[in-house]
Amino acid sequence: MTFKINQEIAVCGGRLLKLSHESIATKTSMDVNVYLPKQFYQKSSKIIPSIYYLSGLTCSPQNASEKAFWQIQADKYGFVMVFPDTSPRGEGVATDPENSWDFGIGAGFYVNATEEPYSKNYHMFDYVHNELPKSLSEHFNKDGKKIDFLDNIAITGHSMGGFGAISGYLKTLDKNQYKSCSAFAPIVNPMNVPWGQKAFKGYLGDDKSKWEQYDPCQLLKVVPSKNNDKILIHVGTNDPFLERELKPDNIVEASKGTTWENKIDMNIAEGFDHSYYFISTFVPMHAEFHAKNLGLI
Ligand SMILES: N[C@@H](CCC(=O)N[C@@H](CSC=O)C(=O)NCC(=O)O)C(=O)O
Repeated sequence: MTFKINQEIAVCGGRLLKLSHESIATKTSMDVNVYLPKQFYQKSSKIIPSIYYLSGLTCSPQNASEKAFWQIQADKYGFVMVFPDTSPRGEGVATDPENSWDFGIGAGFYVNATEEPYSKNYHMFDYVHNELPKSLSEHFNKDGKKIDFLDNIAITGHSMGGFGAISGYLKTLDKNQYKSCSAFAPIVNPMNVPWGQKAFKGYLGDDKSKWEQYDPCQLLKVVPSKNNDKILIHVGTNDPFLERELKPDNIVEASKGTTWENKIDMNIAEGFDHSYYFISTFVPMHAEFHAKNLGLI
């Protein structure tokens, strides 16, 4: 699968590539940003691991590329950053009938929709966890493997994307797809909050057993943790969505009595909100966490 380079921008010691490609999973053109750190441009035989960052509601690949400051950390430890889009877009792609920002375009929730009309294009789970890594690997490693997009990889995300990261990590843990998972202000229990209920009803229908297959609080009960797994989470006390949509206590409670007990590293950050000021503050801690798990330190 070939990628079109729409823009290449010098950032820190590396380059941010703004790419697009035709996706089989979503049947649309998808945008994705990839940051290649300074190590990519140095003549070294070391294969560079990748971190996937899933953005939140209303975001495109640009938000985190511009405001999270992952690039500094990518150069520090030597990892590639991948910033996928949050939904399919374009002519013919169904969206929220009321055009609200919490469902439809910009709000794909990283699930495979089974309900019409969303089932035509909204296959974000397959796209992010399967098609995109394979396509990136084929594209960037044509002349020999330089970047690992498939095996030595980690996942993180914010809000809806924090949900997508935890859910994707747990759902692929049997094949060890991701070496580590972290999240910023994630929606940890979508089945029990308005954003998640609207999305799951729209994309998956009324059958709650389908919802359970994506909800982190349910997945913890059926996906066994292995050895030293830990999920790192930060949430701010001034987050306007804290009580209604995020409910961080729910995942800590859900983990009790499961193999995940004491493995949810929940950090409640005094005074922080939901914005990229909050995210960029804690990106260095998440980068260090993933760098350790990717064998970079
Ligand atoms: N547009 C909305 C605000 C939506 C919002 O806060 N989006 C967050 C993610 S929320 C959960 O998934 C976000 O990351 N926004 C982009 C940004 O750059 O901050 C409104 O108008 O209230």
